[in-house]
Amino acid sequence: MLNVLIVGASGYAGAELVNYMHRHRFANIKKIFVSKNSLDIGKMFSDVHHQFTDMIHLRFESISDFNLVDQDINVVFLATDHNVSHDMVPFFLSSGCIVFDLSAAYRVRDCKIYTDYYRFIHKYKKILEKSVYGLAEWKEKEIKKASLVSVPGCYATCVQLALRPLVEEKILCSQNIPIINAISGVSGAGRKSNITNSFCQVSLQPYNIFTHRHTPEIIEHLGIPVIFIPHLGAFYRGIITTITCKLKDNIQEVDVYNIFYKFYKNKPLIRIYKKFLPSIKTVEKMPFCDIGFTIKDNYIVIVAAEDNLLKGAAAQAVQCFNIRFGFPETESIL
Ligand SMILES: NC(=O)C1=CN([C@@H]2O[C@H](COP(=O)(O)OP(=O)(O)OC[C@H]3O[C@@H](n4cnc5c(N)ncnc54)[C@H](OP(=O)(O)O)[C@@H]3O)[C@@H](O)[C@H]2O)C=CC1
Ligand SMILES: CC(=O)N[C@@H](CCC(=O)OP(=O)(O)O)C(=O)O
Repeated sequence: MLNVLIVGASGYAGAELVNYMHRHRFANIKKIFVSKNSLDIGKMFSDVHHQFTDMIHLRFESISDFNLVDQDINVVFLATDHNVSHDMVPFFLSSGCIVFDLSAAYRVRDCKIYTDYYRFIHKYKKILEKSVYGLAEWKEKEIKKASLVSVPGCYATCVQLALRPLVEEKILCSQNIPIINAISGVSGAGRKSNITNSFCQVSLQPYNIFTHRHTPEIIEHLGIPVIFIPHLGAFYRGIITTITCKLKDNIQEVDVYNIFYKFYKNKPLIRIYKKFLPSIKTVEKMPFCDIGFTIKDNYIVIVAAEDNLLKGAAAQAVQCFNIRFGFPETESIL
């Protein structure tokens, strides 16, 4: 049995993590934390997340009151903003914990991305170099040995799972950059509201074209240029992406299907659609990334969908935890 802490448990991603880890057969949640100024200190988990009433009996504590000494903690999940994770990761690593960070703080190697896109100077380059990018289906070997797993961003997960098989098999025409349109529900912005993601303000609008921080994350890890166009939609959870690419000559539908099958046939959280195309409805509150595609005249449009809080965050974090410790990959997830 592994003893686990979850920091940021009152947030949207943190709540999903608590749910998974609470029902995990080989994990024991020792504490759930919020910040020292949080209004939720002392409240029951289910007082904040009512859907867990009579299911989960844990109380929020302030992270600043915590003393790690003699607590026998094996694992820490950080479901906190990247600034918070940036500062906390070194402490937990030096205390011997295995850390799963859901933020972007240790996702990319190129420090310039942090100054240009996140507006902070990364102070821990050595840790950054050792951090393992937890795109679970593709990084199993590295995750098994990791001290720090940096769980990919929600959009970045969906996009890479859809494109990576085609990149690996070199069937994309290198002259044409993939164009990615993605729509996220409002929960992608977290529980703390502000005017731009307040539900009544959101209709369906693109934002951060060319400048979204998942653009460099995708490019660094996928290894090809992309144009990424995120949109905010007036729904609670889920991401759907449509990705338009040009294929090399003479690639048929069956070839693409076989490529997806080759990479994902033993991957329980990826579902490849043959007859239909994925939608938000097929993945909402489910831990899957669903992928479908259609081809005409050498152009392919890949459609991929996931729940941003699950495969895009908590489910992938727990999947990485399972891989890291040799538990069944979908323990507590499926
Ligand atoms: N939402 C999503 O779809 C996804 C989110 N992520 C990433 O996961 C992380 C969490 O996101 P999300 O759940 O949306 O965010 P939320 O804003 O919903 O939750 C953030 C959590 O962190 C807590 N927190 C804030 N500051 C501190 C601190 N100094 N110490 C301890 N706890 C703190 C908050 O509680 P309080 O403020 O009350 O202290 C809250 O529990 C982010 O890095 C995000 O980028 C990744 C993929 C998808
Ligand atoms: C709808 C919405 O606002 N989505 C967030 C991305 C989701 C996320 O949490 O990404 P990180 O894990 O990389 O922070 C955004 O566009 O910034």
